[in-house]
Amino acid sequence: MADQAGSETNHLPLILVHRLPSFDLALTNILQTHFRILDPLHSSQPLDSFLTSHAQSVRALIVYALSPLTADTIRLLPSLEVVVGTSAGVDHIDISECRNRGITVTNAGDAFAEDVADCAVALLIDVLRRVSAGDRYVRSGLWRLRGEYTLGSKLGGKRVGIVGLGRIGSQVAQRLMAFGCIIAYNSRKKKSSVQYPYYAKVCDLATNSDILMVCCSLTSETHHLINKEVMKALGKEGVIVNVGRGGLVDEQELIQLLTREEIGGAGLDVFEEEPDVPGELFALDNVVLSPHKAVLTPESIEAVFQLSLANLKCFFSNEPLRSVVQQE
Ligand SMILES: O=CC(=O)O
Repeated sequence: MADQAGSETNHLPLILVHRLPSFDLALTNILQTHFRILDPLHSSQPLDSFLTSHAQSVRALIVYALSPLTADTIRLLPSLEVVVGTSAGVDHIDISECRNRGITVTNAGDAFAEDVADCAVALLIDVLRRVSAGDRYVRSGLWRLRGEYTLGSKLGGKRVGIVGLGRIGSQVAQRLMAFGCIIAYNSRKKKSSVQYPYYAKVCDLATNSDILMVCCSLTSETHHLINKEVMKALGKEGVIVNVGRGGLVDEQELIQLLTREEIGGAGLDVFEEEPDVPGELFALDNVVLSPHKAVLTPESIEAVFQLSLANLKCFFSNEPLRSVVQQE
C-alpha cells in the first residue's frame, strides 16, 4: 500500500517517506501508529508521477538514513515545509534548495554523538596500538614464526586536533581528555564556551598536532579540507581518523602519503565512494578500515527513531522542532 490512509486512519497527519529500497521498515512501523504514511516504494507508479499526484498534500517528508534528496525531488513538492532527517550529516539533502524554499531541515541531533565518538576513539587506539594488525599477526601464525610484534604508540600525552567541535567533536574531545591527550580544535568559528586552543586554519592545527580527528560536516567549503598540505603539516608520525564523511579527506593524497610513509596511519569509517574502498588501503597495516558504522548501535538507532517521531509530532502541533539544522 503506497498510502496507508484507511478510513480509520484518515484523521492522522500525512508524511512522505523518502528511502532507498534497502532500508528496513522498522522506522515505518513506529511512525505508522501516529501518521498516515506515503511510501513511493510501495507504489507501482514511477517516483515523479507518484510525487506529483500527492504534491499538494505533502507538508512533511522523512528521509531515511542517507537516501539522497535532490532539488528536483523537492521541487515536485510545493507544499513541503519540513524535511526530517535521520542522520547526523545532511550532505545528501539539497540544503540550498530547502533554504531557498524556507523548508526546515532536522537531523539526528545528539542521538549519534556518543556512539560516533566511541568509534572514533576506538579507531584511534586501534591505529596507535595496532590492535587489528596484531590480531592479523596472531591469526596468521606470524607470532610463532617471527616472534615479538612491532611496538605501538602511547595515546596519553598526544596532541589531538579536532576538526569540527560540534556534537561529535566535543564528545571525542571529552573522551580523549580522559586519556591524557592535549586537545586543540578547528571549526568555522571560535567557541566562547570551550577552553581548548582554537586554530582558524586547519593547516595550523595540523602543524601543532600529532593526530587529527575529522568530525565536521561535509559542505562545499569543507570538501577535501584535509588536503595534501594539511597532511604534510601533520607529519610522518601523524594519524588521521575520519568519522565525518569521506569527501572531507583527499583520499588519493592520503593513499599516496601513507604508501610513501609520509604520514603515520589512518582510521577510516567513511570513504569518498562508499561502499567502494580503494584497494591500496587493504595492503597497509597502519590503516584501520570500518564500513561507515560509527553511528550504528541499537541504542543510537532507537534514539534517532524517537527523535524523528518527536520532530514530526512537534511539526504537526506547531511546537518548536528538536534538532533543526542551521542553514547558513
Ligand atoms: O553517517 C551517518 C550520519 O550522518 O548519521
